[in-house]
Amino acid sequence: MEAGGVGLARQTRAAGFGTGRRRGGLQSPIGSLRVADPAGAAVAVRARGSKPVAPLRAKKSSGGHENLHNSVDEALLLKRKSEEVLFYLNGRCIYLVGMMGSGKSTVGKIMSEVLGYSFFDSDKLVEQAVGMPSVAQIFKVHSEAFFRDNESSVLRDLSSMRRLVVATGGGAVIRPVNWKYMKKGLSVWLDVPLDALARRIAKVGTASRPLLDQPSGDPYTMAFSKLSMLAEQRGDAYANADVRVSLEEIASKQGHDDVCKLTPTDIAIESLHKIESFVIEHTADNAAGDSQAESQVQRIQTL
Ligand SMILES: Nc1ncnc2c1ncn2[C@@H]1O[C@H](COP(=O)(O)OP(=O)(O)OP(=O)(O)O)[C@@H](O)[C@H]1O
Ligand SMILES: O=C(O)C1=C[C@@H](O)[C@@H](O)[C@H](O)C1
Ligand SMILES: [Mg+2]
Repeated sequence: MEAGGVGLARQTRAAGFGTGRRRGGLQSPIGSLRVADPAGAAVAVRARGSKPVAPLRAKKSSGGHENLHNSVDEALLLKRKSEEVLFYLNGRCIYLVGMMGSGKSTVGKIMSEVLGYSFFDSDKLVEQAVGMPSVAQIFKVHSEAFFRDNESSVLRDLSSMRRLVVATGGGAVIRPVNWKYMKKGLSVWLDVPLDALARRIAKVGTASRPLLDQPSGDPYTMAFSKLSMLAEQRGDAYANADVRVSLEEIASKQGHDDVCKLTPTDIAIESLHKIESFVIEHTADNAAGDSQAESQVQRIQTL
């Protein structure tokens, strides 16, 4: 399948993290300058006249003007963070991985908009490639294995492109070959507690998610028990991602007792922040980013 068939021309991938390399780290064209210390740990230094990008802070939950200010703050923070990250990304694609309902599509769209990247949902690309209106139907008429083969073809085609945010299917992580494709870009695991996933999924129903769909029973309980089973089967597969974005960690930093209080924008900001830290850290102590990705893939393949 040619993923370019959905409108994007195939592009040649430029190698590594070449642009902007300076002795001791990377020089960002905008506000902040980041350098790596001799031990390879990334430290942030502010360029003259620039304002620091504020860290995530505890939010007060009150209404009215304060909520409006919070959203404006969030939008500005998102914009500034995306400008910084764009430089470090150097056109590399972002792959979001995570369980069903973890917010890959929701957060991925926000990230693509703010980065000026194109957004693709690999489930949708498989539907288009197969010529069927839903993943549920592909599972029913063909099989899960047929779906997985097409999912791998889609990821292979996407891996030759640049400037994409890809929301992958929840099970894409289980095939080592898919990691070979995703490691051409940066992968981000949206780690959401199962209880929150089950609540989200119960709200919208399970009909579009064949692995969770049950003819009867309370939707929350059914979703929770199926998700727990899948999480156990998948073990550490999600942890192969370059970056882990834990909603529990963000909620705790912001002083929330429930991950459901986090907005998709909060999660997009944290994802960009983690991507930036990852790239800075790995550029500093590895001149050949591609060879590192290669060795990670080899490690995954031997698991
Ligand atoms: N931060 C959030 N807070 C509340 N609801 C959210 C949040 N993020 C996503 N959702 C809702 O949860 C549901 C699942 O989100 P989404 O479709 O983005 O997940 P997904 O990871 O793409 O799922 P799938 O793997 O099934 O495609 C949607 O109804 C979405 O609106
Ligand atoms: O977690 C999974 O295995 C799946 C997740 C969905 O995104 C779809 O890719 C499909 O329903 C399978
Ligand atoms: Mg999705």
